[in-house]
Order: sequence, then structure tokens, then C-alpha cells
Amino acid sequence: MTVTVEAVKAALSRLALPDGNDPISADLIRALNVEDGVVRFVVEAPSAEMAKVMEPFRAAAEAAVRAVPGVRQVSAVLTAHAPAPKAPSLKMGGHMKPQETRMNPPGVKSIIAIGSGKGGVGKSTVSSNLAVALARAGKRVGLLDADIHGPSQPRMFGVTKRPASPDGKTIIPLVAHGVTLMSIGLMLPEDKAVIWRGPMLMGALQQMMTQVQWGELDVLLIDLPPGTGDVQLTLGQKTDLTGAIVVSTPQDVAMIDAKKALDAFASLKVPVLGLIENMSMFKCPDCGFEAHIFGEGGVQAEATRLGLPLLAALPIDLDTRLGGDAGRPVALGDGNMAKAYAQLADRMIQGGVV
Ligand SMILES: Nc1ncnc2c1ncn2[C@@H]1O[C@H](COP(=O)(O)OP(=O)(O)OP(=O)(O)O)[C@@H](O)[C@H]1O
Repeated sequence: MTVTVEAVKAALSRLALPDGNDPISADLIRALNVEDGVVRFVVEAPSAEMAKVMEPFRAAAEAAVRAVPGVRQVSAVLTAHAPAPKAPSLKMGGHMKPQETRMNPPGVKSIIAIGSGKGGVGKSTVSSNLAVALARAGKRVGLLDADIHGPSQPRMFGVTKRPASPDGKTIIPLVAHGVTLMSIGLMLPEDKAVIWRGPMLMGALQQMMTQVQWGELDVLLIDLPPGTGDVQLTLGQKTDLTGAIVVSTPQDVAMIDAKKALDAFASLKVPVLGLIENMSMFKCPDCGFEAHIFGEGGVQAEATRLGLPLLAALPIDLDTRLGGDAGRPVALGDGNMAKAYAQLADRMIQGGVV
């Protein structure tokens, strides 16, 4: 039985809040997502104080949705309608300022967005390593971690310092491994889940693009959140993107989502520069046997179908994972993966996009 958003909303609207209202009309339910019987949503408490006493309500909401026929799994997260998190005397988030709706950072020659349909396919890993490889090739590289809900670049670059803001307006980015780096994750405690509403998120993105002192850059890479949400839409509409790269694993489910990301870029008229297949296979370090753990050929087939280049096929590699966790991207070294990323960087430079 197919579960619909309406059925879930109807179940939630039968719950009563202490003031007699129901959570749907009181607008407490956010980010409601229903997919194959799996329901996820956020209960947004009006204040941090209220959030402390709303756990029983969250549990009741979860139970009510679990009782909807066809629901297999429910996950409800309780969050407070947080005030805009404070950067060093800077107010992050907030609505976009209409007078400044273009978001092109001055002094940046090329802006390339790196997206994926599905989470966890290695988009951030590819972005960090490509940034390092381009920097090693002599390019002036910036990397913006726009994955506001799951920023990982600070960890991948081993930076924990907060960016300074001497005048409370501009933000001085950090530099790590030759890359100028900015992430919303650098402005917030690492363990803080950021659940922002669309307009606040867009305000933060605008600040990241226009208030960060990126300086003169040959290329700014943007590590997008997975999927096709507000960030992609805003960047596609308000930034002159040179192009986008889509990362996918060969797995069918990843490729199905990657196609959606490709469609979204097409409808935003953002040129797709190519696809990158990550975790394409695993080569046994002892016997050399190649196992296609996530399947084979799917990304290449899609690239061919769309007439796009497959820019790289990167294997599952232990050093890649260890380097990411240790804050030293594998592209800094001189092993096979560093060579693969150097080739990718070179291909982009030869192609004239950087
Ligand atoms: N080629 C690879 N070989 C081994 N491990 C990898 C590889 N690529 C990525 N990983 C590991 O997979 C995990 C997920 O990667 P990553 O965070 O880059 O994915 P993502 O698509 O950016 O995810 P998110 O949706 O959270 O943004 C990380 O632990 C990373 O180190």
C-alpha cells in the first residue's frame, strides 16, 4: 500500500497540542518526506525551551505516523526554531537580501558545482581531492562546502579553527593544503545538527558566496548537498556557474538519483561537464582480483546516453577513506589515487573549464 504525504499529514493533524491546535495547522512539522513507506520529518519547536518538554509529543507523532497503513519506518527529529547561529560577531543565515540577489564572488574566474543525487556516494571526498589536485597543478582554488546539512570539508581538510571576521561583515576564509576553504561547518560546533528553513539557508549561502573574501581564484568548487533541493536551485539561478559535475556510484539506486540531479542541472541550464564514477570497484591488494561491489558500467552507460564525458572512475580505496578521516586528502600523496586525481585535474585544465 502506497503511503502519501496527505495520509501522514492527516494522521498528524489528529494529534492535539496543549493549546488545542494540531501540529499541522500550527506549522510545527517540517521537511516531511515519504518514500517507499519510510517517513521522515522534523518537529520544529517554537523555542529551545519548548523543545526540552516536547519529546513526548515527538514520540506521539512518530507513533501516530507508524499506525498509518503501509508505513514501514518512521523517524521524527525534534528541533528548536533556532536563532541564526552566531559566527564571530557575524549573523549567519537570515533571509536573502533582495538588493544583492546575484551571488557571484568577485575575482573568481570559474565556478564549478559538484553534486550527486544520493548522499554518501563520495561527493565531498571527490571535491576535496579535486581541489587539492587542482592546487597542486598550480591553480588558485577555493572550495565552498555548501552541504549545509552535513558539512564534512572541515574534517576532510583537518581544520577546526573558526574563520575570522574582523569587521563583522566580511569573513576571512581558511587555507588548508593549498586550498582556500569555507564551510558552514566552520561557523558551527561540529556536533550541531543544522536544521534551517529554506530562506535562512539561502541567506547563509548568499553570505558564503559574497561575504567570504575568496580573493583572486582560478576556480571555486562548490560541494553541494545531495539531491536537488533549495541550494542547487538558488545557485543555479543566482550564480553564473561554469558547469557542474555529478558524482555517482555504479549502483542502480545511486544512478537513478544521479539522473534526477542531471535533469535538475539541465532545467537550470547549468552545463554538465561530466560524470564521475566513485567506488567503481575494489581491487584486492593481495591477489589483484577486481570486485565490482556496486555493479559495473552504469555510470558510463548514462554518460554515453547523454553524450557526456565520464571524467573519472575512482575505485574503492582504503587510503582515500583514511585520508578523508585524517584531514589529509589522498590527492596530497603520490600513490595511484593521487595520480588519478591529478589526471582528473589535468583533464579539466586541458578542457579549459579551470
Ligand atoms: N573511493 C572511495 N574509497 C573508499 N572510501 C570512500 C571513497 N569515496 C568516499 N569514501 C568514503 O565514503 C564515505 C562517504 O563519502 P563522502 O562523505 O565523500 O560522501 P558524500 O557523497 O559527500 O556524502 P554526503 O551525502 O554526506 O555529503 C566517507 O567515509 C569517505 O571517506
